[in-house]
Amino acid sequence: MTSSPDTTGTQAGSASSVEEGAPAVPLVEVRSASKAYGPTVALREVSLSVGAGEIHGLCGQNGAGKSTLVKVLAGLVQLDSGTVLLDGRPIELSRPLDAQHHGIALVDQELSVVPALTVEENILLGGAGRPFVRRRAADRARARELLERVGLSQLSPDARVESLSMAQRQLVEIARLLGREARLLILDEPTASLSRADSLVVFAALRELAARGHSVLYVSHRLDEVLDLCDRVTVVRDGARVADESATALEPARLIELIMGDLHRHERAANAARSAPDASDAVELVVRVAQPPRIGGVALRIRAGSIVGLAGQVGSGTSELLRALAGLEPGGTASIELPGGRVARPTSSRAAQAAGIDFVSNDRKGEGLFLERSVGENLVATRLDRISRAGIVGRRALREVAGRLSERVHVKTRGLDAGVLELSGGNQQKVFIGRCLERGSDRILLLDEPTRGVDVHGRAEIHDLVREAAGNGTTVIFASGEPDEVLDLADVVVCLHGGDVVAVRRAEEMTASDLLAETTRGRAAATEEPDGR
Ligand SMILES: Nc1ncnc2c1ncn2[C@@H]1O[C@H](COP(=O)(O)OP(=O)(O)OP(=O)(O)O)[C@@H](O)[C@H]1O
Repeated sequence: MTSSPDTTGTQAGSASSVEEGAPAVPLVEVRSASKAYGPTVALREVSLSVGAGEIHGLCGQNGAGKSTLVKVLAGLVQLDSGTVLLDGRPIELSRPLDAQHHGIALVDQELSVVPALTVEENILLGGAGRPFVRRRAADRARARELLERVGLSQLSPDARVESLSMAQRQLVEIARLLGREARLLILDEPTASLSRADSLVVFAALRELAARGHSVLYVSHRLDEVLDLCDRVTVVRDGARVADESATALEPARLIELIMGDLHRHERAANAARSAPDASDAVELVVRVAQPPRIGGVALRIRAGSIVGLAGQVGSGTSELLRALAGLEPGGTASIELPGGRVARPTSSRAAQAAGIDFVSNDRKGEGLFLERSVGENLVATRLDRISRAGIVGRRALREVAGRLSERVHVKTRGLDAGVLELSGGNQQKVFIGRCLERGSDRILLLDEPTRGVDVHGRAEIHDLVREAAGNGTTVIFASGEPDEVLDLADVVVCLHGGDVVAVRRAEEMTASDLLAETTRGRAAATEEPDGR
């Protein structure tokens, strides 16, 4: 492990020279950090230490305090008490610029690269101390050098960012931060919108950067990735640190136990307990979607009350298929032939809702939650007609329904009146899902990445709720980029590639590697469900 980033002489001073036998000074250390938001304690005397050249994982349930800790390091949130040290010396992080000066860089989930600009323009954008007059040759050389450091030496600096894959965009963002002398890179759920292949590209670049002495703080709910990538892992639970362990010695089951405490449950058991819908009383729906050029003609025969998992890499058309069914793809021709000969044509989101189709988007902030409203209001937002009399919504009825839903999805909140923006990301997702529950049977529930940003326990809970909805007659179609999630939750798996259905299989007949092979190979196959479905 090196102790000083190899940055061709551009780094600020570092803790490079460690005397033989003396303990290495961590690059960044947080000591006894505490932070409360009003009555909510987000951090309780948490400590964290990241060595130079170390990839350090940060894990914890939704609401455990990870983002708060990250925001402290990024200068976005101030501690109530505690210290942050860099190279063993206390530093002030009162604003984002302080973090930048100290070489601490947050790689944002919503990347700050500008799609319409070129790679070089993005990399050199807003760099501190840039001369006013552009020095073309020097800029070009600098851009190339930074691209090389993130494994993108083949990429033209003139390429527009909008033409790049998500992984390449993420790496361009990292190159930009390296250009600002970043020593600690903080990544918060970086693979949430990446395919597996893209994730591996980013991991390779991170390992290379660590080998050159940069440090990485890696926040993720994807525990296999954490164990695969990280050297050490810190686990926080209810705002307190419960572990700081070497990742190599850590078993997955032990990590889950550390994260969940006593709450740990085994999900596959829950799935096994759910009996698949009985073939004898099969009621079928036929789903047809054409949305050229992104989706060819898809025709699926689906048993009512079953759970259909759409699997595919980014760009395979899984999201577009769901959105077409939700009436959100203009010009799309989606139809659902319902039992009894009725045909639903979701030409708009209103038409979809009228036909009994609920949609949980993968963009909960942009398309789901009413961000300025409370948790309670968000939970009941789509059922106001059912709890109002003559157009007047009774406060008691509202609280009763919201309270029940909040309990069912186990939202961690100080109360129904709390603003939904106060919730951690995973808890916001639970509110979003909770809103689509208990809407009556014979409905169709569409979920795009239902557990994105949700911890293992919350994920199991959301899966249980989905199974329960299916058990009550709701037909569920969901998309997920995680093979394990598709196989855990679905009865039937539909694999898409390049906008076409390439395989339809029962989940119990598939392994994760079958699924990966189908979704990456893209070979032609039947489009109807297997025997009798
Ligand atoms: N701006 C805020 N106002 C009030 N409470 C907040 C605010 N931000 C976070 N909290 C609360 O602080 C606690 C820790 O939240 P934090 O976002 O750090 O959790 P997290 O571990 O990042 O969760 P997730 O995995 O869901 O993103 C939660 O109880 C959350 O509701």
